Amino acid sequence: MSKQTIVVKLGTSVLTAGTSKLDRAHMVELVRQCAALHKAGHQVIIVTSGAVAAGREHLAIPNLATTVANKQMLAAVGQSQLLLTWENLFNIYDLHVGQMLLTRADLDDRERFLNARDTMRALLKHRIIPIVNENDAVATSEIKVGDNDNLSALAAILGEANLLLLLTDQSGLFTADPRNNPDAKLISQVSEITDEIKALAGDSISGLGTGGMATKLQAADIATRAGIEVVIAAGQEDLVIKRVVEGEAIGTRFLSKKTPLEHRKQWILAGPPPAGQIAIDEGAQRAVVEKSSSLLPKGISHVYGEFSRGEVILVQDSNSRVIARGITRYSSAEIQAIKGLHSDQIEATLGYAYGSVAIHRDDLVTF
Ligand SMILES: Nc1ncnc2c1ncn2[C@@H]1O[C@H](COP(=O)(O)OP(=O)(O)O)[C@@H](O)[C@H]1O
Ligand SMILES: N[C@@H](CCC(=O)OP(=O)(O)O)C(=O)O
Repeated sequence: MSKQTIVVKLGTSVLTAGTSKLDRAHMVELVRQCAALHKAGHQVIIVTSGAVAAGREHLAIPNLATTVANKQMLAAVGQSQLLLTWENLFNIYDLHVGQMLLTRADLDDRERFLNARDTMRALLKHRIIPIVNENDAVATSEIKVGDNDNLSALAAILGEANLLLLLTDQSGLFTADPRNNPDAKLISQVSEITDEIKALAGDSISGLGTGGMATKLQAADIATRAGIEVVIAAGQEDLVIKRVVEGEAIGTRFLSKKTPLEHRKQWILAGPPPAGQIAIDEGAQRAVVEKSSSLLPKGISHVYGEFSRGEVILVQDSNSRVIARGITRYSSAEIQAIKGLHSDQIEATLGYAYGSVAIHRDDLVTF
């Protein structure tokens, strides 16, 4: 088997086995499998949840109020406990770990994204296991990725991974949430993440995890577009990491796109939060989606929110469905003034022009 880079995302549900404590016995077993893959020449990146759970366990403060500050305090205490646990376990196999605590803000401009990618590359080059989590102790909701599923897709892009393995408390994606639908069936393979597939995914109802299946599908969508295969499987399954890497049909496998987006477009898709939104007409939609053309001001019908030139915005069709994401060459106020106009009228209208297109095709990712 060729050497692969594998991101293993471990949800709180796996790391605590549904209890209020870290399940260290199980973590030992997961590390054993990762160490074996590493020894065989593969690269392993761990995306670990469980900081808040570990903080709660360590401090054991009865009746702690659920304020944001207290949750951040639990994350601050728990993250060091969590890292210490991973470090001790990987040390058994003479492996070093390196902590990368990220927030959306660390990835939202291309420079910072590339900087984080350099760190990831350096860790992998030196055969150190990156241990990634969100920087929960300081991240406010505005700058958060918000869930570790999406964070793991970003980590997979940063690490230029081949495989993203999302380990959770269910055997994969079911036709409905198996917690309240005993007849739900496991879907073993997904070749296209359609709206119908997305509609199957519910939120987390255990109270342990964040986002449930919905965020796992968002992560799968981002990663597969970047050419990374994704598997959702049960963390409790015997030898699950090894078996997935060996290609066994276990859990739900999401096939990666044959032609992955180029690196910069992967970042546009996954990195920055959108600053605003525009709506386009049907002619523009055809040009952008079917002919991969740039978006001209002529096809823009509405502008929503305030954004600056150079920010990432969402593009919706006339039915309010988001169909693309791209970097705008004009601010919201400028687009308001030039929407519906021919490109040769831009300069006369604004008194200046930054070119004939609102979003260049090189800066545009369609869905
Ligand atoms: N269609 C579905 N198939 C499987 N699980 C689902 C589905 N819809 C919702 N879920 C829920 O998603 C949960 C897993 O997500 P979550 O609780 O966030 O775990 P984790 O901590 O592993 O991220 C499952 O326990 C399940 O209740
Ligand atoms: N960053 C948080 C986990 C957030 C999260 O997405 O949790 P999960 O859904 O269990 O993967 C923590 O370490 O507690």
